[in-house]
Amino acid sequence: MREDIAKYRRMSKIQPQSFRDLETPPYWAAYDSGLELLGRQETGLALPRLEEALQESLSQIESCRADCEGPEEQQREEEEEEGTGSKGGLYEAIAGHWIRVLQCRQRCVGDTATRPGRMFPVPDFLPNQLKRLHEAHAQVGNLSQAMENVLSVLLFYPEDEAAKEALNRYQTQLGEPRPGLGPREDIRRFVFRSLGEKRQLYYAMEHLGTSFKDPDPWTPAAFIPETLREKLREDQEQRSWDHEPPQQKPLTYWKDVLLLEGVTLTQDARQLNGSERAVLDGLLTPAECGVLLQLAKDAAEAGSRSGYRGRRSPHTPHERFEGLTVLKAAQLARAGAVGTQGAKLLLEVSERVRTLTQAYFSPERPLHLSFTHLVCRSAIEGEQEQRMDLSHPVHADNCILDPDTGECWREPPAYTYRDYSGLLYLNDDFQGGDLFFTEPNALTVRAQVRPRCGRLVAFSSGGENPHGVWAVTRGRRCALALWHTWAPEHREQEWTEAKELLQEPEEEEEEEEEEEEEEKEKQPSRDPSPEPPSRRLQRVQDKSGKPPRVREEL
Ligand SMILES: O=C(O)CCC(=O)C(=O)O
Ligand SMILES: [Fe+2]
Repeated sequence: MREDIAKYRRMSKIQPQSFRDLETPPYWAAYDSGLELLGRQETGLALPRLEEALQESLSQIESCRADCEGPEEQQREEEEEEGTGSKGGLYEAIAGHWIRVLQCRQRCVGDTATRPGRMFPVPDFLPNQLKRLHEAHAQVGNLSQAMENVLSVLLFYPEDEAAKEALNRYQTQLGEPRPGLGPREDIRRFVFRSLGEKRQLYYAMEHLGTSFKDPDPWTPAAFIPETLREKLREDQEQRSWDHEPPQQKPLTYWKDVLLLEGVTLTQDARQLNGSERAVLDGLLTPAECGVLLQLAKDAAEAGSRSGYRGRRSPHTPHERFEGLTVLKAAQLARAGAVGTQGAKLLLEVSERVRTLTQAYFSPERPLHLSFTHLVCRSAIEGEQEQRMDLSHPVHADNCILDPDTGECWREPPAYTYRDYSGLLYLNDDFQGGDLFFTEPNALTVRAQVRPRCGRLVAFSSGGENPHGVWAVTRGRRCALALWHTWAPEHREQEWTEAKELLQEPEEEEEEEEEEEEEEKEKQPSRDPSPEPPSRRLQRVQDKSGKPPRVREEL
């Protein structure tokens, strides 16, 4: 059915308005158009649609909950009258009734988050909507609303680092404290009520032996009785090993899973005329692209201050080329030359890409990041006339391509351990620079992809995916290039080092604060002036005992 509809849509004389969707509830329409407008960076227009989607999702949940005492429950009562239900006294019947009502109410979030005709709910439907809302509000300068929404995210995930950082940012931008600002009332009520129900359901599970499958990943561990925690964990592990045979998931499955955080599958291998390749959109919000672009810019400036000028590209004399590794980003952040937020986001995003790439191409076998590189290519002005070459000549990522025979030799100097490649684009405000896939002859173009913020092109790194980049003839094109490997020994060490480096300041600050507290207690008259940042940095380098190591790789 879905395929037929897609076929009709492609027919030349059919207009989009010829389709009238009688099934999709309006909140899905608002949700999709909100996401689409965000993708087109039309944040002002997206906001009312996103707000509508959230409010309508909440009312849908309400009406679903109201039905919980309706026909389903009546049917149960009839069965019991006929003697087909469970036996027991009045109290058991009351408890049974109430537990069934609560179980049904808890299912409403999942039901609401499941598109018509689909099998799986969009995970974390409400928190993700709130996340998009706070970012969008902040982007257009509605700081109070940004605060209310981010505070609402924190009701679901009080320890969410990104939300906590955003909250601090908004608070600083707002200036004086606004005592009246709190989480949204609708969300506060929702979370409070849901937690109350979960508490009762877990109690019944522990003491009355009833079952409850918690639909939410955000339920605090403290709500789950200790005696059940171990069992639930075991059940989960058993489920994935014993009962889920490896199988090819249908496209609709991916549509749902990838909709997590607004990710959509835009083109699959068939649409890209190849075997293992895909284009996914929505991996980054415009705000996140901005942070990573700023990181690339600050790192390049820091480089030029220390004598490193964006060098000529190794692939063409008509472009400049700047590359930043995760470790270099972390070191620059520690030295205060780039923002910590950008360096942390670089790590977080690379992990996001890895998770998706593994889920999509290699669900049965773990993939590891083997190299992560933030790369910008800039056209050199005045050198673009009659330019004939490419920004990146046609190649395959893990073998040496021989266009004459169409063979690809998986041997050094190729990076033979690379199994999957990912290019996550950050911008589109440049000329040229499209990625293209060719036949093994390196000449016949089979598919072409225009970079844009948050778009990931993922593909297997072998000879089945020869690719290149058209000349960048104006502006600066930035992308995060990532390679994944099945071989754990080729896992990117620098990723872990960067992570540690970025974590240390926080831990140190805590330690220092504790030390300071102790000191203060001993000598109350101590000079309160803060310690210069250089000392802190020095200590960390001493601790690791290693000189900073920077790797350059293409
Ligand atoms: O930036 C791109 O789109 C492609 C780059 C590439 O193919 C590579 O670095 O191997
Ligand atoms: Fe490549």
